[in-house]
Formats: sequence, C-alpha cells, structure tokens
Amino acid sequence: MRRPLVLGNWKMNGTKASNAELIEGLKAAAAGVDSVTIGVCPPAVFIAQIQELAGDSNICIGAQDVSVHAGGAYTGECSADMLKEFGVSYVLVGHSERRTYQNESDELIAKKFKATQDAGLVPVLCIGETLEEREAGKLESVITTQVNAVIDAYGIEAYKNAVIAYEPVWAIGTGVTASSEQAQEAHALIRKLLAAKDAEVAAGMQILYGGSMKPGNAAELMAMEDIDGGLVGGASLVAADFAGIFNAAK
Ligand SMILES: O=C(CO)COP(=O)(O)O
Repeated sequence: MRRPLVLGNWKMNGTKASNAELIEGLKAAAAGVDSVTIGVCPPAVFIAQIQELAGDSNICIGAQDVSVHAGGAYTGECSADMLKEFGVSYVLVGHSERRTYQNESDELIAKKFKATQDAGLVPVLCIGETLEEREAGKLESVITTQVNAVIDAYGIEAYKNAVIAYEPVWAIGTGVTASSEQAQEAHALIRKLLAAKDAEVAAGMQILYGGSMKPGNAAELMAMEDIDGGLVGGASLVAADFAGIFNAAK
C-alpha cells in the first residue's frame, strides 16, 4: 500500500505575511492527519521562514529547484545540502515551467535528481506532455523519454527513493483538469515503464497527479489505482482548498 503524498507547489508566490497566515491555517487543518504526507514547496528565499513556522508540525518542506553542483562558484544557485540544512525533504526537479522558461533538458534534470538524492533528499521528478504532443499521439513517447532520462544516467535503482509527478502541461494553471481516466492511463503507463525494469520499484513508486487539482476533483483523481497523491499549484495557496485536497487523500 502506497502512502498518499500531497505537495503544494507555491511557485513564485507569497509574502512573509501571507506565508504566516497560510502555514497557520495548514497546521490547524493538518493536525491529526496521519495517513497522508503533506508538504509545501515555497520559493527558496522563504524556506527558512517556513521551517520556523512549521516547527514540529506534520507539514514537510519541499524546494522547487536545486543546483546540480555541491558548492562553489555558481552564482545564484542553491545546493541540496543547503536545502537540507533548512529542513527540506523533497525537491521538485523538471517542473514543466522550468523545462519551458529555463530550457532545462532531460539530461540536466537527471543531474538535479541525482544531486538531490546524494544529499539524502527525495527528488520529485515532474513529467508530462504538452497539448500539441498529446494531440499528435505522442503521450507515450514523451513520458517514456522523460522517465528513461534518469534510468539511462543512473539506472533503475535511482528510482528507489523518489517520487514521480505526472503533470500534463495543458492542465497546469488552466482550470482544465485531466479526467480521472486520462490521468490514470498516464500513471499506469509510468508504472508499466518502471515495472519493465524492476517490479518492486514500480509497485512502491508514489506517482502524483498535478494540473488544476482542486478540492472538487481531488477525491475522484486520487481514487484511481495508480494515483497516489497530488502536486498542487494554485489551490495550495489557500489553506481551506489545500486542506480539502489532502483530506480527500485520506
Ligand atoms: O504545476 C502545478 C504543480 O506543480 C499545477 O499547478 P495548478 O494546480 O495551478 O494547475
């Protein structure tokens, strides 16, 4: 049985004041929820604040990005060890917004995945197709390439301590959610790809859905066999909405 995981990706949102209000609301809503792992991924500059606010609550902290380097002359970068010092346990790698706006390649993303693991943190590999790719019948080939980038570089063992988030690009921030059948189809495909290499890794992998997940559609999505939680954008910025989602994962 895979444990549900619900992560909020705040993207580039928040102020010190709004963060405090949001975390206060989440702590109250998450208290006593012990069957779901709940986490928030704030912008890097706020991680220290969130660590302090979250205290010893059951809210985990994730980062939105990491450097491939361990340290040194890399202006603007932030290493996995630095994130770890501030209580980070998950790191998003390969989010479609970074693939698009920062031109991140599968090769670079695999390196970030490895740098995260080397520091003892859990990478959350984000994958997913664009609308154009879906309409051209390329869902399977896009997902296969994105999943295999890590296997080709580091072997299937690298997926032993990792999470995969399936986020169809056309569903992110658009209000258009993949139907539970469309999401399940992609998740099953991802699990099948892993199973072809290692059945145990495939069976244990938490595969999250992301893309306009809301309290109103979360239960149906997460009831699907291969959907083990959510990576939530917009709805994670409102405590009641995010709570509605992690409560639906119970
Ligand atoms: O990109 C996402 C999470 O990483 C999804 O964003 P939305 O939930 O705002 O569609």
